[in-house]
Amino acid sequence: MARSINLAVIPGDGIGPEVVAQGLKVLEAVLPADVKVESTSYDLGAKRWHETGETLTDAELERLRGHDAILLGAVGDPTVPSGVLERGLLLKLRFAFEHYVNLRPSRLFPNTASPLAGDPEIDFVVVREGTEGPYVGNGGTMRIGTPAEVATEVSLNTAYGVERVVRDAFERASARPARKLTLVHKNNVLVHAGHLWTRTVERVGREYPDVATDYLHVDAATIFLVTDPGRFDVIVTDNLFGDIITDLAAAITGGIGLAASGNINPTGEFPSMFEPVHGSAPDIAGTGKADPTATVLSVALLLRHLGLEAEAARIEEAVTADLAERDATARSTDAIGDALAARVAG
Ligand SMILES: NC(=O)c1ccc[n+]([C@@H]2O[C@H](COP(=O)([O-])OP(=O)(O)OC[C@H]3O[C@@H](n4cnc5c(N)ncnc54)[C@H](O)[C@@H]3O)[C@@H](O)[C@H]2O)c1
Ligand SMILES: CC(C)[C@H](C(=O)O)[C@@H](O)C(=O)O
Ligand SMILES: [Mg+2]
Repeated sequence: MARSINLAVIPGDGIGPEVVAQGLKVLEAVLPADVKVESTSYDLGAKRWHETGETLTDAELERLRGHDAILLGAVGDPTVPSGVLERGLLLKLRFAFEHYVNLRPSRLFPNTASPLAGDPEIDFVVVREGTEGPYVGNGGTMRIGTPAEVATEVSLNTAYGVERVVRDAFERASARPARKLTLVHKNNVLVHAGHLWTRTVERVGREYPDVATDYLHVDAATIFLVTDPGRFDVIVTDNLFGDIITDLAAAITGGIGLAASGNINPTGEFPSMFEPVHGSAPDIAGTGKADPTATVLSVALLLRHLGLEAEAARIEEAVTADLAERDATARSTDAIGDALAARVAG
């Protein structure tokens, strides 16, 4: 049946536009003739902020709400005070559209180099809470700039917010062959939030007797991600711990240029948003060195979310094949995009 995807595209800053162009190229190439994509590009990010002082207006948020999904490159620029775009654009979207499942799969593709010794089997998914925790902006500064300055950044954890993401993680774990869920937190120190998370996992877990659960403090989790990554299947964790461990997860599975993510609103009330895990990489912007694979894999997550499973799988197969043939010869952003587009089309 013919259908069309009403896609919002936010290329953003730095390497964002470079990698998004490749993601769109592969998207166009993979779709069958009866599925059309109608893209609307939103010119948001550093340039816009310099010109107007705006990051994301309420009117734009309303327009974005009408799309089936959002593809985002990256935001953040050295000429803009740190946090302005990250909070005013990226987090505003995640919060407004209730992207409470920040889905970050980590797989070591065959023949892809990991800095870990041996040839570890790595195939886990991090379900990172996306709307609460220390990210909510619940803090402030007193006596700013003085020796007596005090700054707070209070983590917010609600029973409602924790339960909905924990339930999603259990659902994902029960659908995977290993059926294992690891809660990562720091409940030996952050006892208030940590115990809410622990009790919630225990309680919801009773409804999933076929899923084995365990618990790791986040510091110990960083050890095992390096020494024994094969022990992980589904990890559920709070917003900040999830941010940190998913950069580490990327590093052990071939690098940040391969790590994809989806900011999912599971109820479907709002559009979900797909983006590489990496940032705007100002150090390599404009050089053609950015690897667009993370964005292309994020397009696969987007297609799967929209029910186009066969097309999502074709992209992942193309990436697997491309990675298997990669050698030390560096290819440009564009060349990798062309190669992946050719594979999915052919
Ligand atoms: N989702 C997002 O939009 C997002 C995510 C992370 C950081 N940021 C922002 O991006 C800016 C830069 O942050 P950072 O330097 O901490 O993180 P970063 O992910 O942009 O870069 C970290 C390192 O990884 C490299 N790298 C990143 N993506 C790559 C790719 N596709 N191919 C090859 N190498 C790649 C960079 O060159 C850099 O050396 C900051 O403003 C930050 O706030 C945005
Ligand atoms: C830029 C920043 C707000 C963001 C986060 O911390 O979630 C980024 O690091 C990420 O991992 O997507
Ligand atoms: Mg991050």
